[in-house]
Amino acid sequence: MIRAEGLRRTFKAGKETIEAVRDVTFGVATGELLALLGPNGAGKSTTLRMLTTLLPATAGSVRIAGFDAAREPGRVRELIGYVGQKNASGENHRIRDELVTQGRCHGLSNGKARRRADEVLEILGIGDLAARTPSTLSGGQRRRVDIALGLVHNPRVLFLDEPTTGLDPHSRAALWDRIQLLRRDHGITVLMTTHYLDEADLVAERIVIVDRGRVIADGTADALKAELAGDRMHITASDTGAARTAAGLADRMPGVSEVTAEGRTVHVRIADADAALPAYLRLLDRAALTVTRAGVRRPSLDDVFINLTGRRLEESGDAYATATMTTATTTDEPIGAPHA
Ligand SMILES: Nc1ncnc2c1ncn2[C@@H]1O[C@H](COP(=O)(O)OP(=O)(O)OP(=O)(O)O)[C@@H](O)[C@H]1O
Repeated sequence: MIRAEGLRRTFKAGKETIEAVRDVTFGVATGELLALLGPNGAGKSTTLRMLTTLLPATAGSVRIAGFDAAREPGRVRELIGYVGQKNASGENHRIRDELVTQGRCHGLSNGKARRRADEVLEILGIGDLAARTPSTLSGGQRRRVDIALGLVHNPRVLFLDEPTTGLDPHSRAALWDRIQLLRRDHGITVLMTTHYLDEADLVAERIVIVDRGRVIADGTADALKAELAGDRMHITASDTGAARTAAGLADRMPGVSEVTAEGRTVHVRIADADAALPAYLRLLDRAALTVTRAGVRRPSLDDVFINLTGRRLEESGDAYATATMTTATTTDEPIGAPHA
């Protein structure tokens, strides 16, 4: 449904040339939910803006349902909905009026625009907010209104730029329930950017990790974690000497890719740690080593990112969470808004 091929985008800032997106290639299948994950400044929003025809690419191509975004932007815009980082609705317009106006801008008759407004209010579970103005809504309610605005023209693909940034966990979960319903009942394809690792892990069928303008990983959360991070087991020995001996024994176990000893604790990266830990403990017991603690840790997407880049993704994400709530962007309207 979505195909980005060798996408590049540079910006001029004074004498400096900023390579925001250097080489981005990926596809999204019909009905799939893909998360574009990456730290602050990785090029996620710039990629999204190129995919949604809001920004021309310096090089490369975008196809949506077979239509080329550069040659047929009008056709692409008919097929997609875009929800930017900032709230899209006017502060003092009633929600339903705003949706009807949006429908009229898409060429719907008055009656059809009203019916469609009621439909999207129902889809997003915000029918009771129809007569309210955005200025009276909570953050989570406003995000649902934004998504409703992006759905008025019945798009087949929905692009969501940081849809849950700034929302509390309850509002995030409620919003995701709605998006999943939308996918189940309407078969819509969703591409979202996020810096919430847990969210990408939980809701996305596939994750594309971008860093410094390049795709550095592409796969399901499980596959990325298994291939690029691996399980970990750890034991705490009675003293540092015993820990060193335990580390030496771990090194010889099959499936081990990394062993580190820190004081009395030994960390072992190993395939299928659940099965490996009992075998390791038997080995330590035979060597008459006393173990005071033992455990297994599943890798996180952060482990994947650290393995790929040597940096933590979550730290930059936290800093970014504050930034996005206070920074205005220029492309916040759903595609198809009168001035989009
Ligand atoms: N209009 C612009 N002019 C100059 N530089 C830009 C412009 N837009 C983006 N950039 C730069 O391009 C790089 C990628 O920015 P982009 O907004 O795509 O990153 P991002 O991954 O979406 O980051 P964030 O998570 O902070 O939104 C950054 O270095 C940014 O400063």
